Amino acid sequence: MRIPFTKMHGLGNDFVVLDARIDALPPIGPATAAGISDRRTGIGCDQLILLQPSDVADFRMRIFNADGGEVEACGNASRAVALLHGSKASVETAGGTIAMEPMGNGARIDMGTPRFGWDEIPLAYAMDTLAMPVAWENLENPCAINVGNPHAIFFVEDGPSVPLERLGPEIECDALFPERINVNVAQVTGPASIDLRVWERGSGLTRACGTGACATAVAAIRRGVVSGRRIAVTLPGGTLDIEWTEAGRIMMTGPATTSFIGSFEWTDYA
Ligand SMILES: N[C@@H](CCC[C@H](N)C(=O)O)C(=O)O
Repeated sequence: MRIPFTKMHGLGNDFVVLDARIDALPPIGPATAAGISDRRTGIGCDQLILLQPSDVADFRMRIFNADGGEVEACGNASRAVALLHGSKASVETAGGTIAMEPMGNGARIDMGTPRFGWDEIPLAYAMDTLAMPVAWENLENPCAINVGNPHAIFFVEDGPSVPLERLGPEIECDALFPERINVNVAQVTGPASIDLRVWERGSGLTRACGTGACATAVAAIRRGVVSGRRIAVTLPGGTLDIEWTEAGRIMMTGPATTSFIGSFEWTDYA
């Protein structure tokens, strides 16, 4: 059985998008998602995106990390899917319903409202999530925020010097985070600008993480380390415009790109 796919990316965070909104696909579980995502034996991507019909929104977007785990949110894929869909849409995700609007060479996404409760991140036990009393070597006092998916944000003086390849997986899998965590290392570079590197839960170092940019902008505003509510967040793959509105919603604007389209032979990856 041949399956069509679209290969897309948002600032170099890349996706295989499978569209099952009209024609259903065989069930996709962790082994299939990991198999398709494998860069040597599959198509290769940071996240596999599956579009399906929805009862509560225009359509449903399911997100699988490269390790095969299904997760709640993906900011960069949201812009890519907005581009693919081509018009405004409400989209059901496991992290909540989001609103997409294609714009220029990308999209503007209403990512919803952030959550700050320790049990909403979730953490293993109660603590202040604005400046957590924990440290991993020189990475200390992160902010924890759930923007559909869980993020820890460390503000540092010198982002590039942080050994994120080594500390990222350690923090991601720490027992403090029962659902694991995305690890963000942020350096404030101006009153409304931040440089960001992200170790993504289930995918590792990526060129960009849209939800990481949203969580980091909100953390910076709450900590008072930036002025105003609109922040330019620059990741290795480029810059996103993040606004945390007075009404409490996170608006993300940035580019998305179709790399190529193709088809592959469905395999039993189990
Ligand atoms: N690349 C994404 C985030 C994908 C999910 C994340 N790795 C998780 O496990 O929560 C983005 O652009 O937000």
